[in-house]
Amino acid sequence: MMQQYLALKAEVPSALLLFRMGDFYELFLTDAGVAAAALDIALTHRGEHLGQPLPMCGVPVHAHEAYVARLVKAGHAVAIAEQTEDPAEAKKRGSKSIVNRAIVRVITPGTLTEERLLDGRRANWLLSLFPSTDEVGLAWADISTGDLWLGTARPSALADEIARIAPAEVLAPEGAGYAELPRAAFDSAAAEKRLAARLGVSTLAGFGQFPRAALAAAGGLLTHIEMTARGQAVLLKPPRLHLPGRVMAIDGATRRSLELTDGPTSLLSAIDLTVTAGGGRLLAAELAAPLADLPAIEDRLDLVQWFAADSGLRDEARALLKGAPDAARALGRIAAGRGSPRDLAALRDGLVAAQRLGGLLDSASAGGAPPALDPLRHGLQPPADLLALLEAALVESPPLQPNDGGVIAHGYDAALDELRLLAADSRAAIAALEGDLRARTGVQTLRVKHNNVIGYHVEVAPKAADPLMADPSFFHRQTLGNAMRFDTEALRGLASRIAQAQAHALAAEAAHLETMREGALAAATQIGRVADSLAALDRASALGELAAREGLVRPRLTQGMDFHIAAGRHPVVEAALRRKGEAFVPNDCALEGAARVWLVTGPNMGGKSTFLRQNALIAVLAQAGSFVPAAEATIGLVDRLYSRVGASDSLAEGRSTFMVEMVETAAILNGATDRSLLLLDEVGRGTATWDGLALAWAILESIHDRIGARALFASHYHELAALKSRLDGLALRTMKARQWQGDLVFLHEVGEGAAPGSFGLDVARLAGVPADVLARAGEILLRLEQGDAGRGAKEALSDLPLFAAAPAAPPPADALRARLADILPDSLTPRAALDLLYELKALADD
Ligand SMILES: Nc1ncnc2c1ncn2[C@@H]1O[C@H](COP(=O)(O)OP(=O)(O)OP(=O)(O)O)[C@@H](O)[C@H]1O
Repeated sequence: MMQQYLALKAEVPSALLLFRMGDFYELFLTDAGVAAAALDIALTHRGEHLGQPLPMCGVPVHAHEAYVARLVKAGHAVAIAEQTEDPAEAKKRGSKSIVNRAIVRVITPGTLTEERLLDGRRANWLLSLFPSTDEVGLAWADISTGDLWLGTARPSALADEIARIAPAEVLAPEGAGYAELPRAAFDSAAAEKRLAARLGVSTLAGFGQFPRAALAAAGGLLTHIEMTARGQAVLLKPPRLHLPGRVMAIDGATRRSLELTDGPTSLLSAIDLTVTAGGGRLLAAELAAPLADLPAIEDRLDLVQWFAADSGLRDEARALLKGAPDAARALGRIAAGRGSPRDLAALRDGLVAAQRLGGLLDSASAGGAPPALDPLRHGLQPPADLLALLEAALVESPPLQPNDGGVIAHGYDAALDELRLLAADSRAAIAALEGDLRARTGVQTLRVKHNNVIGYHVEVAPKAADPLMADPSFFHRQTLGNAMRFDTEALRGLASRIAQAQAHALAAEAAHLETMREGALAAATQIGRVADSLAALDRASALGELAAREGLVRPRLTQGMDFHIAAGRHPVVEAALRRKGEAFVPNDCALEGAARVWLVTGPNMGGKSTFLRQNALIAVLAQAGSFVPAAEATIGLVDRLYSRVGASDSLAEGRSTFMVEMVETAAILNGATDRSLLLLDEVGRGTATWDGLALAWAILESIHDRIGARALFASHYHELAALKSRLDGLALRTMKARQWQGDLVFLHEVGEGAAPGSFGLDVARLAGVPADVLARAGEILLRLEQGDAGRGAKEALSDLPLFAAAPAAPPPADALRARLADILPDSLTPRAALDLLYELKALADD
């Protein structure tokens, strides 16, 4: 048996092999160790392999899906080897022979189609890379919907592309460091032929001019998809060509820093009002890749505006969309041979919704509609024959499994109806027979029953069985403790009529299901177009709804260098404040001419990071084709967005905070162009004061003089304000704060000029740092500031009395101090710190 196992394992070396043995799937050797750890199940040993105890673990067949899901979520590929014959058949070959087994499925993170393993609102990309001489070919597909993209990237931009696509799985030729495939799989000419053959065309030319490297990558992609499908069909739509210059470049660090699409406080979660899974997937993809192509952005904005302006149309459209199931993924499952009758119903309901939406849009566009509506309106046209078939043939809500019938509607197939009638008649005849038999035997408790083991039978209590035993027309079947079972010729006749009718009915239903499945596959392209149009209309109407609800405005996009935001807001922070009953303070931002670069100073907690981020998010929203949270916005297209705001913790990667900061800053200085938008927050904070200041100074100069990009540069180093006199495009701004009754009050308002100081000590006091430490810090600060003027810091501090010499009153025990002692400042987020401040203030006021 181990031989058979090892042979199968050799077919899928990189996957965990689940080997069917009776009621369990077993894993052996290293697979067993990996799975036991990932699933938290017992690792045992059995027998020996090569003189060592054989490690193994297993999962029960009936619960295996959940275990497979966990393994795949943890990033493993899983192969399933089934028994392909009965143990009895194997026995026939000899008592020692082993049951035949074969791998029937390979499940990898990038090739899922199961509903329960997928996030309905996220695409699930499988990405294949092919590095060629000066570019990398990319091909990525979501086989749950059949979407397929091809493109190329410069090697230096590859990491950004991967961050944008956010694939579930990455493939590459041997030696490239990802999940590896043989080089032979990446043959561009063969891949082009394979793709064309799949799509039933003689050449791909009709879909675009695809670079060779991208086609080579597609070769690897197809190989992997075919390997995992094990002979099952897989849905793939015609490839689309991705042109890198068409989208705003955003690197991975910027994505994380801005929280564009991931996590509960992401931009996406704050603005996503889509009502369909497909619309949700589209919006996520569009926010991840804002456009850099003016006409395409205007098209999107036109549609949003059309919906924003007409609440009646919007409400009706959204109500129709809400009833539209996820036709794209239903089609993916149907193509993969795992579709259920419910998936066919999902197609039907999706197509019906599309048809109705089409009607609604037609009447709404009588008063004028943007040209961008035309292709979508056209795309909504359902495949008429298929829709008619599905509407006529399927019951309203079919069961998940076809096994018990009940899928095909009454009135669709007269022969099927007759079979059903026959079965029903026979059931009625059986009920009548029961009455006859009671009358004949005089046993009033006689019942005709049915179970799955012996089928229809007559049942009486043992003490009432005598008349039946005496009657030769009753055949004895079973004696149980509390019942005796019989049957009769008439009952057998009826039972077999029912069984036959049922079997024929099931066969007829199965044939109709197959016809519908074939019809769906034949119309796959059109269904895909309908699903895409529904998603695009969901996205547009959801953004229209958002604009109306949140008071967003249409941004004006230009080919110039403008960046002019009046009364901008941060959508996520604003929503969070609203939940607390607090108001967000809007702020202007105008980066142009003599104020191309803003140096923003101000106290901690003053709102610098929020201000920087909100302007980046406004640019992202605008170029993704959404209205923006501002009173007015004019934005010259941004080609690249860089945001270095807030410490990103890469300690797990073994880099210190400062190292990460410098790596990211280097990426900005090397990659930014004059059309880029840069946000830098507290550059240099992670190192010694003077080093940090020197770096911040030089970086600011470089952005201003060499790159010439629009930039917001937030810093604690108010010394940088001195640069103002030397850099003609630098403007000074500060987050306003006020001393009030000895406390610092943040106004969250951006004003002209530089902060008078960093207020670090005031914030420390707000946080409850003990008075003696604050007094001492004040003393040191004074010396340093005086020292600044003439001597260096060292001299300034050299004659400062030692801390121990300063009188320190023993701290009295109180609730405030007790609470303070509990705080671990390093583990606090800025939000938590602010909440804590309120708590501490409340304690102090008690
Ligand atoms: N415009 C605003 N209107 C209202 N509240 C705001 C505004 N901006 C920021 N805040 C509030 O102030 C808090 C701190 O903001 P933020 O993190 O931007 O400050 P910061 O100056 O960057 O602080 P640090 O320098 O410590 O990182 C936010 O969590 C938010 O609650």
